[in-house]
Amino acid sequence: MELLRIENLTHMFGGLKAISDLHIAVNRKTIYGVIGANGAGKTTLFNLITGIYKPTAGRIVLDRTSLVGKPSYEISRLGVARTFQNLRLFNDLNVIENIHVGQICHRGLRKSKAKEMSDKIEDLLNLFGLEMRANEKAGNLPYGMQRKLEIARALATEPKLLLLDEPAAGMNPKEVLGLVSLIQEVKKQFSDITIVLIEHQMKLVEGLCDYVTVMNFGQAIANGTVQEVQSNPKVIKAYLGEAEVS
Ligand SMILES: Nc1ncnc2c1ncn2[C@@H]1O[C@H](COP(=O)(O)OP(=O)(O)OP(=O)(O)O)[C@@H](O)[C@H]1O
Repeated sequence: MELLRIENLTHMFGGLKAISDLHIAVNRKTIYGVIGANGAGKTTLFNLITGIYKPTAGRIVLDRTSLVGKPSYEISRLGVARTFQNLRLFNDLNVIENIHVGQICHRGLRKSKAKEMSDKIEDLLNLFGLEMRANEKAGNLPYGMQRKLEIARALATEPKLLLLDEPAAGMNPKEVLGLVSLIQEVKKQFSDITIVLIEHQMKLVEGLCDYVTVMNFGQAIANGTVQEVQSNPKVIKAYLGEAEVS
């Protein structure tokens, strides 16, 4: 049932405890939300899962394999893909090339698979509504499309676990609703995928997440469904604000 298990995770930046004794268990094929105020430790958590940082203490286990100490490329090959809060596309490559980089990371350059790979790129272009922009440089796309392209590139690595860091950042309410439908469609088409997302926009969290962890100063202060955590007094005090839940 469980895909990702995080136990006793702690991470220090010098004297600052960015993550403090964190426990999270993410079941397969679910969408799991990580929410919390600025500086709560959410992006640090993604950086620890993806091997950008090595934790000060604790365990991160994907499918019974420990990720701690493994380099990022190996963690990617084990099935973890991510997007970034601040977009990190290859701006001078076009849309197809950006997606192709994701495929190469996963499978390498294989001539025998060229047709299969280009079919998959086409499927991703259609799913993300990028087919008309396929040959455009990523850096020239409108912001919302750049965000979608990052998700498409991550999916091209055929991940078991997709980590989305504030996928709705900078989007207007209509775009957020579009993104909710899109992520639901991703979930339908990639039926084995498990998604963990960091988000500030409660509309997106409410619309998508089966389960959430609320973080505050590096600690998990509540776990549960969105409804459960919204009525948790610690969460109300630390993050949501009383007005939002009344
Ligand atoms: N590379 C770093 N060096 C030193 N301190 C860092 C570093 N990265 C993050 N921090 C600090 O660690 C804490 C957690 O930061 P983090 O970026 O994980 O929070 P966050 O929950 O993702 O916040 P936001 O919602 O603003 O992205 C913050 O106090 C931040 O200033």
